This record gives sequence, structure tokens and C-alpha cells, in this order.
Amino acid sequence: MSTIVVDHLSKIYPVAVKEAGFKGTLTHFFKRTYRQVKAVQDVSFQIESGEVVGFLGANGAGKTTALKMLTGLIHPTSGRVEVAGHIPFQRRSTFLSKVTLVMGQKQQLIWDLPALDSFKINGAVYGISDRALNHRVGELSEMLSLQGKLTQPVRKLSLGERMKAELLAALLHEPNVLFLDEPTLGLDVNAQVAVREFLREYNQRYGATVLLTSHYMADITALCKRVLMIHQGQLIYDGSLDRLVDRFSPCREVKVEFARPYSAHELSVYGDLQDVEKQSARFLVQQEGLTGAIAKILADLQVVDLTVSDPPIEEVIGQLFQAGTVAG
Ligand SMILES: Nc1ncnc2c1ncn2[C@@H]1O[C@H](COP(=O)(O)OP(=O)(O)OP(=O)(O)O)[C@@H](O)[C@H]1O
Repeated sequence: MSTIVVDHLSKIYPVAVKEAGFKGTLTHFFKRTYRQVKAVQDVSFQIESGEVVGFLGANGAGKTTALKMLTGLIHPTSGRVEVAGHIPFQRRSTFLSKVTLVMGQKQQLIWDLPALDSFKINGAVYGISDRALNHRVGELSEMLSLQGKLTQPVRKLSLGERMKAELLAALLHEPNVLFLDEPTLGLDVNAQVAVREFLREYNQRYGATVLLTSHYMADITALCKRVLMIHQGQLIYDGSLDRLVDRFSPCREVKVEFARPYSAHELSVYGDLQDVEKQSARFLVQQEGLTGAIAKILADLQVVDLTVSDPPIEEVIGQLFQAGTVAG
């Protein structure tokens, strides 16, 4: 059974336009003109109970807007959304008790209080008994390896511990539909892995349905078999991650530091040049040509350091769009 049903969903934001200067301010004051930002355009998909789905798109593609409509924070301009059998924007308590939204860049825990105190406040808001709350905190803090960290003020926790405590707070009411917007944003690699492992275990233990956005491809590959890809508000891909990667010959990111400066013109023959600074450069190189490209860079140029990594997901997506390899 589909837990999430999105049917021809659109969101248009009216944005006031103001011309520069005093005249512009005066005109704006008396008669406002608006332009329309089509943040989400005619998007349809369904997510089955227990699925973990990655929601991909470059900055400004419309992911957060879609998540806000799915959680009832904003009203769609048109189309229909149903989550766990509810219309989100009605904000019924039966709906709110089933879903949670975690935004990596926003925090709900109170900075100067121990996380445990914030949990008690959340518990009261959701009407969770002390006994049930203690049990839930014990279970989740064990899964998140947070024991002993919940009685110190949140400001004293590391970023990774704080994100885990944020997750704990967001899951106290036992939601089974999780909307996660960049849950690993800014975390170091170990903390990213810990959060990922937790999400996998939570999904398996509680059969939770998860829709996840992340700029870290590793989050998506570790957790999601299926991905939705949104571009300029439109859904351009809905299918398996494997098929997406198969369809696009993956690139690697090659960062090089040189002993002397080279011009962009000189460097452009070694790969798809992304940035050049004084004595460093960053390329995207197709996987199959990687060894040859590195050998040529090392042979031709005065290299001090060279690293190869996965490119940021936005660039992978950007490449996909440029190459026109992803069709609707
Ligand atoms: N409240 C708003 N008013 C006007 N325009 C908005 C508003 N919120 C978002 N937008 C615009 O809608 C578009 C989609 O934004 P959204 O935040 O949904 O993208 P996103 O995919 O989540 O991006 P990011 O990865 O950068 O968070 C962007 O052009 C953005 O500027």
C-alpha cells in the first residue's frame, strides 16, 4: 500500500518585484507587482510503506518545497498529496503523530538545556507518558550511541552528537514516515556513517517509510534503492539508483596541487576543468579515462599533491542534465 501519494503537485511562490532606487521603493509601496517562482511543477509519484527513497536535485530544484507540502507546512498551489492516509495541510493530530521532518540546517533542541529536558518538552507536546518516554529515549539513545550525552547542555555536544540528538527528538513520538532534509549536512565522515547506520536500522526495526534528501551521494547509495530526481521543479527521474548510475558513466573528481601556476587553457586538455586557483585545479574525469588522465597529469605537470574522490552530487546531477542522459 502506498504511504505517500503525490498527484500532479505544484507550488508557485509569488515574489514581489521591486525596482531599484527611491522611485522603485515608492512604486513598490503603493502598487506591488509580483513574479511567479514555479518551485514544484506537476510532480507525481507514490512511495510504498517501508521504502527508503532518495530525493535528488541541485540547489533550488524544489526539494525542500516538496517536503514542506508533504509535511503540511505549506499548502500546494494545485495537485494532491496524501501521507499515511491524511491530507498533510489539514495538520490533524493523527497525521502529526505519524510523521516527522528533520532539517539538517535547523535545530529544535534548546541550546543551553540538556537534550533530555527538550525531550521532556516534546514528550509533553505529543502526550507521551513519562514511562513511555523513558523507554523510547533509552531505546533510541542506545541505537544512536548517545548514552551519557543527554544530560549535558546541547551546546557542549559535538556536531555529530547534536545531529543524533536532533534525530532522537524528532523520533520520540514513534513516527513511521520520516522526511529527512540533509540529515548529515556538515558532519564529519564518521558521524555521517553513524547517522546512516542509524537510519538503516530504524527503517528495518520499525518498517518506517523514509524520503531523504542529501548532497552526499554516499548517503543515497548506502540507504536508497530508488531515487526521485527533481530539476527546476519537475520530476525528471523516478527509478532505481542502479539504473541511474548505469545510464550515466560516473565521473570522479580529481584535485591537483601544482608546484607552479598553470593557465586554464593549459589544464583544459586533462579533463573537464571545474576550478583553477593559483596553483591548484579541480577536474571531473570520466571513470573509464581516469587512469590515463592521472598518468598524463603526473607526466606533463609539476604536481605536489593529487586526490581522487566522488564529485559533489550536484555536479553529478549537473553533468546528467548537460549530457541530457536523464529523460522524464
Ligand atoms: N518562500 C519562498 N518564496 C519564494 N521563493 C521561494 C521560497 N522558498 C523557495 N523558493 C524558491 O523556490 C525554488 C525551490 O526552492 P527549494 O528550497 O524548494 O529548493 P531545494 O531543492 O530544497 O534547494 P536546496 O538544495 O538549495 O535546499 C527556488 O528557486 C527558491 O528560490
